[in-house]
Order: sequence, then structure tokens, then C-alpha cells
Amino acid sequence: MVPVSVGQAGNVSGLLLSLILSEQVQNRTDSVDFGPSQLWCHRFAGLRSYATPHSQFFAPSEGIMLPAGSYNNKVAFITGGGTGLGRAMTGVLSQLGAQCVIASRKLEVLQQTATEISSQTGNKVHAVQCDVRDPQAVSRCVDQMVELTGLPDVIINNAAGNFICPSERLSANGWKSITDIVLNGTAFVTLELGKRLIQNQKGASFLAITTIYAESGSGFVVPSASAKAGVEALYKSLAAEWGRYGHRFNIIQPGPIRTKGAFSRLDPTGTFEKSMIGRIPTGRLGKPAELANLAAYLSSDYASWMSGAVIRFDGGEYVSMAGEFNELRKVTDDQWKMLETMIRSTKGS
Ligand SMILES: CC/C=C\C/C=C\C=C\C(=O)SCCNC(=O)CCNC(=O)[C@H](O)C(C)(C)COP(=O)(O)OP(=O)(O)OC[C@H]1O[C@@H](n2cnc3c(N)ncnc32)[C@H](O)[C@@H]1OP(=O)(O)O
Ligand SMILES: NC(=O)C1=CN([C@@H]2O[C@H](COP(=O)(O)OP(=O)(O)OC[C@H]3O[C@@H](n4cnc5c(N)ncnc54)[C@H](OP(=O)(O)O)[C@@H]3O)[C@@H](O)[C@H]2O)C=CC1
Repeated sequence: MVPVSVGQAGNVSGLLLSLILSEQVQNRTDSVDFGPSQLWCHRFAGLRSYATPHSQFFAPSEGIMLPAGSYNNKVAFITGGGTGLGRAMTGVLSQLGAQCVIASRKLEVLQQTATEISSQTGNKVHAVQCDVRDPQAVSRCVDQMVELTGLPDVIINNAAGNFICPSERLSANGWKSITDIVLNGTAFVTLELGKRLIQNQKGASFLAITTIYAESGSGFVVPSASAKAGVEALYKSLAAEWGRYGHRFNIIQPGPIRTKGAFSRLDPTGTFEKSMIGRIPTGRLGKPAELANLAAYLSSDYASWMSGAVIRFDGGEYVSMAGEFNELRKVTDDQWKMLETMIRSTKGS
């Protein structure tokens, strides 16, 4: 055994500290190099990526996974289907043969998405305006859907609102705006459709899109964390209660996937993206198409035995943040040699 002096021990902690500091400096440099507006253009034009070299082992497969026609004669209702992940899920379900109904507040956005997707897939996509915070609006939206397509086979509760904000700066209305969309909105849609499906003795698959911090909680997005946790409790409860009516309930917890809606409100300057990717073991963000394939599987007949499931879909980010010693990924081989020598040279307690 080689004895290690206090000086060496100091070097090791110094090295660890400098590793952490240099990362912070690097992050600062990034935000100085690219001013917020410039960065914004780059990020949403997809011109910039922080993906790590090892992400090459985890290259995304963005083609459609299920066999063609898997959703023939099915109707899918997707809240927030006009943008981001909702749009990606609508695209995949439509490509697989579903007739889709997308609903949110901005009718023009929905109509544009509906036209684009249906012209690509040849299947009908209907746009219905609906603010999910208003139970009467939800009821009217379902009336409209029944006229257009009949009751759905698949319901995806995807609509959400979110912004980062220290909780001491949050107004009561700020809290309400998020929890009303996420928890009440999901509940209103689920109860309205659930009751009508039960009356009509029709089975269905319900899917909710939550987030990894629904489980852990997270500072600075407290209304979202609280509401998403509520959505998970709602879905797990109904999985137990409404199986007898032919209803399945599943949940996907995505990690970060670049969409304008999420990133503009959660990382407006682009400062956090690099550190986010640094802690994701697969070294990159998720892709909307990857989430859409998982959603299509969970909502399909191939998953008819899945209910009450909570699927974390985050490239490993959650476990990476949870493990107390995971920061040791940053220790180099030479530093490991020193650390091992120090540990082995310790005698007694
Ligand atoms: C980087 C990604 C990594 C991980 C992602 C993990 C999870 C992601 C979860 C998501 O949900 S991402 C999806 C995000 N998408 C959206 O948020 C789209 C829809 N959002 C909106 O429409 C708005 O942002 C909204 C949520 C604020 C709702 O809009 P609305 O017009 O209804 O609200 P108001 O503008 O009237 O505001 C209501 C209330 O909130 C206060 N408020 C608004 N923004 C902020 C803010 N940034 N900070 C503090 N407070 C805010 C606003 O002042 C109002 O309160 P008062 O009346 O002033 O008291
Ligand atoms: N992207 C990511 O990294 C992650 C996203 N998620 C979840 O994925 C889902 C989709 O998010 P994403 O695609 O990124 O973001 P978007 O902002 O693109 O999607 C949110 C959608 O919700 C709709 N919406 C908001 N408020 C209401 C309302 N009151 N009534 C009806 N619809 C409403 C919006 O449409 P409109 O404005 O027209 O109403 C919009 O289409 C959300 O549930 C989000 O929490 C979870 C983890 C990570």
C-alpha cells in the first residue's frame, strides 16, 4: 500500500472541486457566447446540440414502430394535439390508421396541424376548440366529437401548462392556472368521457402524460409537480376502479424532449440544457417520435393487458439524479487511482 499524505487528499478534493467549477464556468460561458435571443433562434431551428459522444450508442429510431393499420377503425382523442408532443402522437396514430380529434384553446393552431397531418396520412384529423379548465367546454367538445367520430377508443391527456418560478413569487392565480389545466383539466376530460363510455358500454384506453418529477416533486415548478402527482393518483385509482367497464389507464413520465412549449417556459435562456444532458446517462434529449411510438404502443390493442402502469421515459435521468454518488462519473482514471490508494490505506474506523 502506498501511504497518501494530507496534501494529496487535498489535491483530490481540489481536483473534484475544479471539475465542478469548470463545469459551472463552461455553463456561464455558453450563456455569454450566445445571447438569449440568438440562442433561441439556434435552439428552435435545431442547429445546436449538446448531445454527448456516447449518445451515439443510443441513436433514436424515429420510424413508426407498430405495424401499418394498427389503428384502423379506431378514434383517438388527444388534448394539446396541435403542438409539441401531442402533435407527434397525433401524427403517429393517424399514420397507423386512426381518425384523430385534437383539442386545445387555439383553434387556428389545431386546424393547421390537422390539415398538415391528414394531408400526409390520408386519414381524418378533426380540430375542436376546448379549454380543458372549463367542464362545460369539455362537455361541449365531447358532444362535437360524438357528432364527428363517435366516442373515442383512445384518450390521451397531454395538455399542460408550466413555467419555472420561485414559489415565493407565485400568485394564487399562477398556481391555479397550472393546476387547473393539468389536474382539473385531466379530471374533467377523463370523467366526461369515462361516464359517456360507461353509459355506452364501450371500452377505451386512457393515457396521461406526466413527468419524472411527478414522483420526486421539484422546486421551481411546484404547481406542475403537485398537479402531475395528482394526475398519477387519478389514473392509478381509475385503473383499479374502471377496469370492470373495459377501461385501461396508463401513464408516461417523459424526461426532457425539446418542444417550444416546454423549453420556452422551463429553460428560456438555454442555460440548463447542457447540464440536463450531462446528467442523462444516454447523453441526449428524447425525441417526440420516440415518445409517440411508446404512446402508440400503450394505447394499442398490443398493450391490452397493461393498466395502472407508470412508464418512466427519460434516458435514465431520474435514477441519475437520485443516486448520491452518481457525480463520481466526473472522476478521471488518475483521480480514481488516488482515491483507491487513499481508501485502501485506511486502517480501522
Ligand atoms: C426543459 C424541459 C425539461 C423538462 C420538462 C418537464 C416537464 C414539463 C412539463 C410541461 O408541462 S411543459 C409544457 C409547457 N407548455 C405550456 O405551458 C403551454 C401552455 N402554457 C400557457 O398557456 C401559459 O404559459 C400559462 C400556463 C401561464 C397559462 O396561460 P394563461 O393565459 O391562462 O395564463 P396567464 O398568462 O393569464 O397567467 C395566469 C397567472 O400565472 C401568472 N404567470 C404566468 N407566467 C408566469 C411566470 N413565468 N412567472 C410567474 N407567474 C406567471 C400570471 O401572472 C397570472 O397570475 P396573476 O393573475 O398575475 O396573479
Ligand atoms: N417537452 C418536455 O420536455 C416534457 C413534456 N412533458 C409533458 O408533455 C406534454 C406536452 O408538452 P409539450 O408538447 O412539451 O408542450 P406544449 O406546450 O407544446 O403542449 C401543451 C399543450 O397543451 C395545450 N393546452 C394548454 N392549456 C390548455 C387548456 N387550458 N386547454 C386545452 N389545452 C391546453 C396547448 O395548446 P393551446 O395553447 O392551444 O391550448 C398545447 O398544445 C405536457 O403534458 C407536458 O407536461 C412532460 C415532461 C417533459
